[in-house]
Amino acid sequence: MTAHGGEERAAEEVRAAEEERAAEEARAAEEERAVEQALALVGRQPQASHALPDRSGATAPATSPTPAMPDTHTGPTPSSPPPSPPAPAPDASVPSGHTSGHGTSSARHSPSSSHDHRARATAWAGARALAERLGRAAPLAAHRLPLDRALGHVLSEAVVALTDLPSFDTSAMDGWAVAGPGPWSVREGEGLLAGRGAAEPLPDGQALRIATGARLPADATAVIRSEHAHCDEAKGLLHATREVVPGQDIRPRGQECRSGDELLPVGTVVTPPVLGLAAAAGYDALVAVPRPRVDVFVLGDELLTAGLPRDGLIRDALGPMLAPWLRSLGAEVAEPRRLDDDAEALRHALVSSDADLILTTGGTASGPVDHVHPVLADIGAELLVDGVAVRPGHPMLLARLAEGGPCLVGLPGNPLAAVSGLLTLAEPLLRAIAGRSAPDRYSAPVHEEVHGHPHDTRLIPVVHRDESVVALHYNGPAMLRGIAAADGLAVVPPGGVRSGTEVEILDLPWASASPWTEGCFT
Ligand SMILES: Nc1nc2c(c(=O)[nH]1)N[C@H]1C(S)=C(S)[C@@H](COP(=O)(O)OP(=O)(O)OC[C@H]3O[C@@H](n4cnc5c(N)ncnc54)[C@H](O)[C@@H]3O)O[C@H]1N2
Ligand code: MOO
Repeated sequence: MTAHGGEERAAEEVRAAEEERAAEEARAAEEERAVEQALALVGRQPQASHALPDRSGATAPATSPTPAMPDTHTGPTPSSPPPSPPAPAPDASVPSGHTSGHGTSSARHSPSSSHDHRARATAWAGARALAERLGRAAPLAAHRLPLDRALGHVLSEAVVALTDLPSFDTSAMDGWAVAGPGPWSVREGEGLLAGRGAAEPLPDGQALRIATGARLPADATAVIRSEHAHCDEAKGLLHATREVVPGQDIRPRGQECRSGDELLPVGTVVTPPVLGLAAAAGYDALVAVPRPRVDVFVLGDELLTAGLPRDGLIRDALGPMLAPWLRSLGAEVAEPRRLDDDAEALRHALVSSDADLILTTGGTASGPVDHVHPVLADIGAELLVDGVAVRPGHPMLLARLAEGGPCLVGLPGNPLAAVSGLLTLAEPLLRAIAGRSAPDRYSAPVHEEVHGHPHDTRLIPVVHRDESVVALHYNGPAMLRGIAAADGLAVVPPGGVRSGTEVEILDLPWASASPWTEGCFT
């Protein structure tokens, strides 16, 4: 390359970086506005100390060389189903929750343009930030819980060692405690066992049998493993069969921690090893935020719970999926309840729930039996998010049922759209009310160009391959085939991304290395 060509490329890179920064700032400002607007609705000041999460790891809205195709099956191989034409702009036939949390069902049917809908929809990252802030503003109360009831809860008081660990100088091996250089004369007696009181000090030149975990006698200088010593019974002398290093196989008092050391910070999820450590450090109970209780109401007359689809009826794919998914997010979930498409049944279910968070599925759009909006209006709920600029899943919503009452996340009925709503609104909200910290954000380059929606963020199931991620086929809103094979969801900014562009990845709980993952499915 010529020097001139190199300069041009450098200038282009600087320009691209500046554009990226400007786009990022604009998005951050947009998110901040969305959050302020919604928090004002619930009568809370945005908390300056809670910085908005960084912008989506998705970088500048790269211009895709091909037309953006929302809700298509974007995939790298020719077996990918053909892309569908660009989706029509979303219609809006629900009231603006941002201007009236108490809309009537009639208001919801007023005609409005797709432009209105887009204007009302909250930006994807803003919606997540809002859900998280809402949760942080109303965290669940902490309780003192006995260890056997604390699993999966989140520490609201740090675990501080109540003792040195180990609390005494301990033998790490079965063998001999010795003092000074050998050979050693063997002290008579049964030796030292774990759990016994203090022994007499060990004078120089003496050895005493000792078990793993036993308290070391004062003045002992080393432990010799049984297999590394030879005892001459006749002479009552112990010989080491290899070099003895002072301090060997002794766990000195305070090796792991000193009394008063912080072992686990606030926000730690109580896992099985946390319980073990807390017990070792002297705790009988932990002060923790309980697991949020979630009710799931699955709406739809067309849903079957067993057997093959028939006569226009389909299997409920969301009940079986959402309960374990929510558990993997740390929630305590009641068996999902199926409700017919009946406004009164929904109203009754909502007002009689005592959960911390309610999830509904289906009924978010504007069909004749889509009752979520009118019922929310009817019970005076505050609509905080009414549509999110994300595909799939844009009709998702977030509401607060009553002053100080539980929140509701309305997931769209299309199964992948429901996943999108779960990760966009329910996950940050649950995490925040439970006092959990946000997972580290990370991004990865896309293996191939990914089409985007012209205005909205897209969430696309991906698998990691080498250093990049590959978008999976069968990622349409009604499909679960892609997500079932995925290990993450790529956050594709409006306009799509070129091959090699870094995009934020949302991990799926079972694909991450979280130590809590295993236990949370049970
Ligand atoms: N006029 C408009 N119609 C629709 C719009 C729109 O903007 N204007 N948005 C579409 C989008 S996007 C989605 S997503 C859905 C959201 O619909 P609802 O939340 O009202 O859900 P339903 O109508 O009840 O169901 C949609 C679809 O999903 C199937 N479904 C529902 N529940 C389940 C379940 N538990 N398991 C499996 N499948 C389920 C249901 O049979 C429908 O096929 O609205 C579009 N319409
Ligand atoms: O975008 Mo919907 O949310 O088609 O599934």
